[in-house]
Amino acid sequence: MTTTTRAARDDEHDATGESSEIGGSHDLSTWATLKRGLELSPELVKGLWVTVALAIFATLGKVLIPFVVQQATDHGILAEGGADVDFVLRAVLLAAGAIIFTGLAQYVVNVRLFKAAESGLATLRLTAFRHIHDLSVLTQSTERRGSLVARVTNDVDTISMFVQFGGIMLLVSSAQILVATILMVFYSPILAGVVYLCVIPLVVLITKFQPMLGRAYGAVRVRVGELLGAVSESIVGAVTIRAYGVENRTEQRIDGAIENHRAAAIKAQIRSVIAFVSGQAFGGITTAIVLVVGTVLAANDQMSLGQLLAFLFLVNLFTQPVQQATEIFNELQNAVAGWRRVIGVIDTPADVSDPGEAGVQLPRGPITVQFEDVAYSYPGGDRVLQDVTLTLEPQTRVAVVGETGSGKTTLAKLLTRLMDPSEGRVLIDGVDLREIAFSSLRRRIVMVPQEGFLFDQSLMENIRFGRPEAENEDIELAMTELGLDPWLSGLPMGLATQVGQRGESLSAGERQLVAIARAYLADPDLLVLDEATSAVDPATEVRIQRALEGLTRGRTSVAIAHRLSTAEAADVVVVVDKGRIVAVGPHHELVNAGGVYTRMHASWAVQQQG
Ligand SMILES: Nc1ncnc2c1ncn2[C@@H]1O[C@H](COP(=O)(O)OP(=O)(O)OP(=O)(O)O)[C@@H](O)[C@H]1O
Repeated sequence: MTTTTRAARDDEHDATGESSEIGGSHDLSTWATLKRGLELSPELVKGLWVTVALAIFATLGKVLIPFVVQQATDHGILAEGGADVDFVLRAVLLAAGAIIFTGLAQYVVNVRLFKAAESGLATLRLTAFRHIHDLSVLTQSTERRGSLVARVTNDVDTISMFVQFGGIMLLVSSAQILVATILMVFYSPILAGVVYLCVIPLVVLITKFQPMLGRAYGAVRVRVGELLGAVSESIVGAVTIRAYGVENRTEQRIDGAIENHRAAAIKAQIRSVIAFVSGQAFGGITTAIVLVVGTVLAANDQMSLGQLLAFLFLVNLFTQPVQQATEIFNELQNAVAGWRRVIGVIDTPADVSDPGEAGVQLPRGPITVQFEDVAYSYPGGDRVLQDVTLTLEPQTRVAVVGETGSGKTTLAKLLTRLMDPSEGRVLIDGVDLREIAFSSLRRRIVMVPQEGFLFDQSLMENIRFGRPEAENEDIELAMTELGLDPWLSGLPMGLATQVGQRGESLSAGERQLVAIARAYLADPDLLVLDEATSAVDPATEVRIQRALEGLTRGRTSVAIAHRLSTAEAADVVVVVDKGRIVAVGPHHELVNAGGVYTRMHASWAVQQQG
């Protein structure tokens, strides 16, 4: 592989520009990383010895050429009593046959390595991907999500590159060096010694050069990250940039990033070329020295002409892989870095773990919710919830209200077990959430987020996410029960309408309707609703309210209410203030009690009038 392709791949690898690490695995040594990496992908080493044996056999084909040259020269061309053409022909035919066999072996080696690499890395991707789903939303939050995606894609790709190409080169090169050495020693131990003496300066050079090259490519990756950051920000923020007329500033930033990337890439390429040229020069110098020493040996009858010719071929076979060592080490370095990042994900303990088979399976039916002395603090942060003790009776409609940042969403995340409390317990029907099997928990509790995620499929398929085994008729019935038929008939293709990426071809209100329908189809016993804040047109608003009526009827529901009209309609209002529950009761009791709720409601009422 050329240095250019490697550089291009390096760029691609860091296309995410991510630098943060999850877990502590970035401290792992190279050996520990390789060991853990191979443990996680056992397919990589399964049957490796067969591949190694085949690689050695395949290399014999290459070594055969110098051997045949020597035999043909010494016993054919220079045969006593004149050139023996028959002998040369036989030797060549034999060699051709052997080369076909060894070529086949080479093919098998490549196929075996590709298969092992792909299976091993598929296992690694799966393990990492599954584990990401076990990590709580907290670990996956905000900027880390992008880097998590990179770890199951780009980082695994760097490993794949090494295992497939670097791995093959490493195997073939080692076998080539080994077999060439044996034959060189067989022909002339003195010349073999000369070749090994010549290797020493190159090895020293490679060891010195390698870290420099690594740093240079590292710098390119940083620049690529900056460049992508600048470009993506300018695209995502295009509207704001245009609105404030700051195109110039954005362009300057991108121009600067492109220039920095260009300079870093050229620097790295020049270092690569120096490494490559040094390797070539080493090959040439070694051949020259061998030629001089060999001629002296041949003149003293310590070597035949055929042996000297064969030796020159062998020197080439020997120096070629040594020259490639820099490249192989680069591949290895990249792969180890990739492995480290993937292992970082896999070895991050899941903070919300599924009790699995041993977990409690709760029977269906109305749900009672209890919070017992619950406190919560985000890692490294202060308490955002404390002393939360609360009982919610079955089939009540609860509205949680509070100022922004008071802890409402945190409360909802604890109730749906997206996170576990730092202190205290959350119970449903008297059972600690931590003891309930995920399968049972997810059937009984459903959260309707502010912006439910929509997949690039039809409306029907998006709603089916609520209950994957649901028939089309169930979905149609659900829509009718929620009063959504008039809306559907207004859409170009009804339930078959495609929603576009992330539901971009639907309005914000329509996306909420899909989220509601999805939850209705799931038919949970406890609903946790994060009320959307986005304003929608009055007709859609009425539709949403009606659908929500249908969704919450007969279930226990907890809504994080941003509109106090929701609180007015609820059976119970829970008022959260600075992480504590300060009032619980129906709207009519709280609204005149003179507390936080009274103030909130008064200012909301003024806003409504305005
Ligand atoms: N992932 C997080 N990491 C650290 N702190 C967080 C995180 N999420 C929320 N917080 C903090 O926890 C506190 C409570 O946040 P929460 O989102 O529960 O409030 P909220 O009442 O739902 O607010 P809003 O009405 O604005 O959605 C806030 O001070 C917030 O800054």
